[in-house]
Amino acid sequence: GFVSGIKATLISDLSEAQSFLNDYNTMMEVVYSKSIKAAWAFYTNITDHNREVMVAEDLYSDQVAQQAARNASQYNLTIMDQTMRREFIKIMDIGSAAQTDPVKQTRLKEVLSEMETIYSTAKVCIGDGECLPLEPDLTRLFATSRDHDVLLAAWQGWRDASGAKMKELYTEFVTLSNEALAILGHADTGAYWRSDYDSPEFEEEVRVLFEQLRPMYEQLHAYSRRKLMEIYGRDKFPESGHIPAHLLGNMWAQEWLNLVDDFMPFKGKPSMDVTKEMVNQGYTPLRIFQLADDFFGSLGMIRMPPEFWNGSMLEKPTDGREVVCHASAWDFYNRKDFRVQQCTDITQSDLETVHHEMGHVEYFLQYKHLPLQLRGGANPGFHEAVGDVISLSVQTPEHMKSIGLLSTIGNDTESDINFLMSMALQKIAFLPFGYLIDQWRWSVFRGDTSPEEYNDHWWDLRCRYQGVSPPVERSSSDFDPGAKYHIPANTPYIRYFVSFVIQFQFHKALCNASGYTGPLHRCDVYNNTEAGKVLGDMLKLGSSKPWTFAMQQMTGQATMDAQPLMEYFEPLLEFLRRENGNDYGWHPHCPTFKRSVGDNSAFSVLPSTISIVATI
Ligand SMILES: C[C@H](N[C@H](C(=O)O)[C@@H]1CCCN1C(=O)[C@@H](N)CC(=O)O)C(=O)N1CCC[C@H]1C(=O)O
Ligand SMILES: [Zn+2]
Repeated sequence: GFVSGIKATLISDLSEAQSFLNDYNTMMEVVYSKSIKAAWAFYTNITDHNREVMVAEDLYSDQVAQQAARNASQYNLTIMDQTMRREFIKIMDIGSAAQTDPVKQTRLKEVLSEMETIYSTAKVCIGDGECLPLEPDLTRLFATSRDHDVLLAAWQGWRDASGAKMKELYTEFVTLSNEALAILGHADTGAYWRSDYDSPEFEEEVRVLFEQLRPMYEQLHAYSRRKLMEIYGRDKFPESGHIPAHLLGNMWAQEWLNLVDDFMPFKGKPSMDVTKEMVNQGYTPLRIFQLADDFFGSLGMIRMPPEFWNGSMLEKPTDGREVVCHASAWDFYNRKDFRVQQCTDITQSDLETVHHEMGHVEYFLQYKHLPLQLRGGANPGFHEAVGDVISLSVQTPEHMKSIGLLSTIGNDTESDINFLMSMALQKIAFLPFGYLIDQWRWSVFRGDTSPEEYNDHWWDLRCRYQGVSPPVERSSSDFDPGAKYHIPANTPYIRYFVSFVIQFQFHKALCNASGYTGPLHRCDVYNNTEAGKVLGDMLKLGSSKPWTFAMQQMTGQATMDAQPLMEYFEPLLEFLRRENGNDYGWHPHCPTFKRSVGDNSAFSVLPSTISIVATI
């Protein structure tokens, strides 16, 4: 019949299919590495010329990818083994490169590169005509200032200089991106992104994980709110229980490590913030990268190659050129060039980021032998977790002492709680933020949130899940999502929420493999090659197998599981529950701003009947 007739035209010769794959890999390594080199030139020197070259190279590689996808569709997948079929499916699923209308395809790339430029060159001009970039100036200001009004000016100024300037561009991007993906049959951009997790129930799976972890976050939020009230005065906080977004030591309130000294539960113990010690010891960006490289070497894993040290940009250039300072890791897909771009500052926060970025490069190195289409994380959350797992060992007091960044390690319970607090301010604080970004974006891509609602829906999610509210009234001309790198950069975000859960599963697996039997939060796998083998063997799989296979191989179970994260922080949760008693939670809706003249508190008082204990 007609259908079997079509089947007959499919190529059912496996050796032909294999030679197609060989030719594809040889060709696409050349095409992709050329396109990525053009992107690198733009990211490390933002000029109109470099942007035009990058767009042109990207258009070309899209066309080659389209042709390869058409050729791949001639082959009969039903006779292939799972891995070969996986490769063909990935070759055909080219994402937004599917757009064949050159005007629309060019416009999509121009809109994206324009938003990246706005974000990466945005500055906040304060009083005396001085204009501050995000890195290092505004980042340092948020880390060190406890001046409410200075923080408020920087918070509002950054949003005016970045997000507010790209609302129309983002609206146009959403339409162009959804159109391109519809060509491949994807319902919308969010559906395409979620397909990386091989599960139709993925949204539900992450919602369940978030609900499991929410009580722990509520306890940390309550403790933090009380500590901040001591610093800024209760009148700066709305009756609704929210924490104003500019007071958490970070431009997006996404992690609160900079407040560790203010939040330390037991004073009189050594500070957990090693930034000062790093500066005192004359740390340089290069030395921080060498420290991370040494850890991978100690596990028997692959050290950074010469091309990494020669090609990377490890600190902000001083020759006046504009660069993308948001740190990133680069695979040039030629099995030779692997780089990091980072405007590294000498802080503990950047010590973490260096490990995070080098974790990506370690993954690149471990799977570089695989065919091009299988050089990816088992799922995107895996890629985000690698460096963070190493960092969980590096940050232990024992390891910090062994590298000379901590003088004494208290083994008493109080010091242990202090250490757990410093980890919670990075890992627990992040969870609702990691969860809500793509709740917002998925709803935008599927059309549930219109451009008029962009900003209101963003703050609804921030108030509901993060218990963080805007310190000043927002208007519909604001576009606060655009003030966070991953929105203009169009990088999915749920991968970080997944990573913050699974990295504790990985940490537990490595600690078990190393024979460690103590409490999970004090485990340091440095120098342990058994742990290195377990991690390396998982990384070598790349995306050649379903992520559940990689998870099973490494941890003995095939699912994401919040239990290791809960186990790690169990001692702190007890402390927080004792400290907080009934004083925790916030109203799910944002506080409203009173318009009446002369009232001293900018927030209205919600009807007392509404309990502020968080409602699920
Ligand atoms: C600092 C880090 N920069 C990202 C990352 O490293 O993931 C960069 C920018 C976007 C993607 N990216 C890459 O480097 C990819 N090429 C990696 C890959 O190959 O998949 C980042 O954004 N982080 C770290 C913790 C939370 C989050 C944040 O800071 O909000
Ligand atoms: Zn990452």
